[in-house]
Amino acid sequence: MPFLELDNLTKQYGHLYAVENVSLTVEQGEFISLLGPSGCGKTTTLQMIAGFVEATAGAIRLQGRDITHAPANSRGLGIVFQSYALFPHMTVAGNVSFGLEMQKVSKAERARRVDHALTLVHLDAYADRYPRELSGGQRQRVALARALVIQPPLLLLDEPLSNLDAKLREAMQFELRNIQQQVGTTTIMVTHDQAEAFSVSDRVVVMQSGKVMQIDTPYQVYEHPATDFISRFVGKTNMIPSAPGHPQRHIRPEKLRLVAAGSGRVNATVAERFFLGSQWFYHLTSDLGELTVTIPNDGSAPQAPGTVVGVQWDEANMRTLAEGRA
Ligand SMILES: Nc1ncnc2c1ncn2[C@@H]1O[C@H](COP(=O)(O)OP(=O)(O)OP(=O)(O)O)[C@@H](O)[C@H]1O
Repeated sequence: MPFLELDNLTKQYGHLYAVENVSLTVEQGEFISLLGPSGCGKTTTLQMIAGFVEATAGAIRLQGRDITHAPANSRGLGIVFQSYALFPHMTVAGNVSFGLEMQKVSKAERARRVDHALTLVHLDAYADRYPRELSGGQRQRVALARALVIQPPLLLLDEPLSNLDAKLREAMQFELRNIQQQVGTTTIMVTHDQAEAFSVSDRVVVMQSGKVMQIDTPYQVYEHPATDFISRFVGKTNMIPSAPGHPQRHIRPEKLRLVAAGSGRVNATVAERFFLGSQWFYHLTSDLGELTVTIPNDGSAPQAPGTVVGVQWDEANMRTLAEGRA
């Protein structure tokens, strides 16, 4: 029996299918991300699991129990939403303790569990502060501690890091993954950020227009995207023309190498280059069309615009969109 099962879950608003026949099985302890562009139905799917939005059709089963129409507060889930604000008049400890008070947990047990949850998110020294005295990242960690302290069977995260600046966001991604691995709580996160989904998840559910397009490990989604749309949505790609009647071929920018003109598979001219710190990013023009190439900044001199170079790749890294599908 799967831990969580979405069975043809559907949400209709009038004629619009916000979510259409989404089916997914999640094992206990898994970290799953729902990834897709704005409006693809990620949040609506999560809200149906949380019980804040009523499904039009389909079923949600948690540990074998049908919770499709159960009231949100009876589901006992841990929830961290972007807009799920902390109580401003309560201390950090008070915020984390609140859910336990609602559950009538004894005072001693509450103190122990709050302490444990705050240690988990590295905020044990901040128990007596108020939310206004914390940074954005610290506040998000309080929200996470507040969700985890009730030991929910399922943790739901909706863009939990989107209010944080890029550096903090990256640090929190790793922290989120570490905390989830420590506590082992089955987690579903909504994000439109590919790097975020990849860095924390066991599996990624890619959605488009209310439908599931692919469910796979981050590696498989990146290396073997099921559709043209996914290949472009998760990172950049180069579409390589193929003979008429043959499937579309594509290759990732980091799988291309620049070599001396005449010694690659095709010659190309450097149109533009950008310095990204850890790598160089090139736009080239070639007989195959425009090519995008990323080269690690290993200290060697970059190619200047206007230079004619050769472009090389391993055929094993060339993908067709039908490839990798069972
Ligand atoms: N209450 C509502 N009434 C009518 N349409 C809605 C409602 N909520 C969502 N929708 C529509 O359903 C579709 C899916 O919305 P949803 O919020 O699930 O997308 P999302 O993938 O989470 O997008 P975002 O990343 O922008 O939050 C959108 O077209 C949206 O406009």
